Amino acid sequence: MMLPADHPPVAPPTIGVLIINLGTPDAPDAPAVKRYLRQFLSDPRVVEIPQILWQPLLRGVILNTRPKKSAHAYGLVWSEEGSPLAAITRRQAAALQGAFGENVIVDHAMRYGRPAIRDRVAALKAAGCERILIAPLYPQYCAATTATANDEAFAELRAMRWQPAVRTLPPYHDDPAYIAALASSVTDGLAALDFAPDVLIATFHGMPQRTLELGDPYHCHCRKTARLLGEALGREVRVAFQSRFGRAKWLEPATDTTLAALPGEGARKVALVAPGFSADCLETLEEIAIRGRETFLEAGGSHFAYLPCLNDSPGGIAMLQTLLARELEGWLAPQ
Ligand SMILES: C=CC1=C(C)c2cc3[nH]c(cc4nc(cc5[nH]c(cc1n2)c(C)c5CCC(=O)O)C(CCC(=O)O)=C4C)c(C)c3C=C
Ligand SMILES: [Fe+2]
Ligand SMILES: [Fe+2]
Repeated sequence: MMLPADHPPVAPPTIGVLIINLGTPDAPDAPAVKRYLRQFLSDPRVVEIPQILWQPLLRGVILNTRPKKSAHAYGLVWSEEGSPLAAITRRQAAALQGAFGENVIVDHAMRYGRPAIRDRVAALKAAGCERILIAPLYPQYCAATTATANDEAFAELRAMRWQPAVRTLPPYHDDPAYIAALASSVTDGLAALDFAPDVLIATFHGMPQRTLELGDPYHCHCRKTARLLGEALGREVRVAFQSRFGRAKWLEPATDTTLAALPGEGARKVALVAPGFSADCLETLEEIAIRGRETFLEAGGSHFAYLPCLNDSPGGIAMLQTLLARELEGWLAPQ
């Protein structure tokens, strides 16, 4: 049926974009880190050991030892704005607000800690969003990161009688916009150094080797990102995996053992980039930029540089805008 000519214009639907990252403690102290780790490490998508076996070890040992050590590490990178991961994710959402038109609300959430995914999905619905794009900001898909973020959003939708329509951001490990943003950021970062690195390492968060054997594409996604980045830069990019947790075998080579071995192989100048992290965090700022540097210099290295993540840099935000706008296609078109 045609609308009569004098019918008032139909308002475009309100749309929500929820960018999501992993999450972080509320404070750099042992009680806050304990709360955060209890939630994080109780996620069966993260630790794939039957809960009946895992929970006694988690509650009896890990949560009584790790929080103090991790709180100290958080203290080394904490800023006036709080945890770097929280501050950068907040700034990313603020920078994207308004980028897709007045009817699109951009919000952010964390899988563990706050702001909670379930609360923000409910808030977007309460704000009138009829459509929501769930956007876990992990370039490489991993069930322990991407899938669990989506699960949590869907858990909130499950409780709704009248659900909004939903889309999820696919992995973007090989997206030309992401590779170009990375290459440009690395090129600028290298040009600003006062030395030319012998080796450039792309360090990715690790995961258990078993996860790869069970079919998770994360390892392949990481390797493809590094290959495409190397092609874009016209130089070799070595891959390594960091942040090993627990006693099981994790993806190799490990970043720390690679850094310790390089000087002995004649590579005394190194630069690292962490393409799997959309925001700098404990794992990049403390584990790599502080401890990684110490490991490398103690092993005989002479020059070390850690190149920051894309964060809320103009190039990083433009890349996110491109990816998100693509997923909003059709939703943004005039109704
Ligand atoms: C970017 C991808 C990530 C994957 C894959 C991942 C897997 C994974 N992580 C752990 C255990 C820990 N990770 C921790 C911190 C942490 N992990 C990621 C990202 C990925 N993790 C980020 C962005 C952060 C930083 C959070 C911050 O607050 O800055 C920690 C907590 C810190 C600590 O105590 O060391 C743990 C523990 C496992 C077991 C896992 C695999 C499946
Ligand atoms: Fe992690
Ligand atoms: Fe770590």
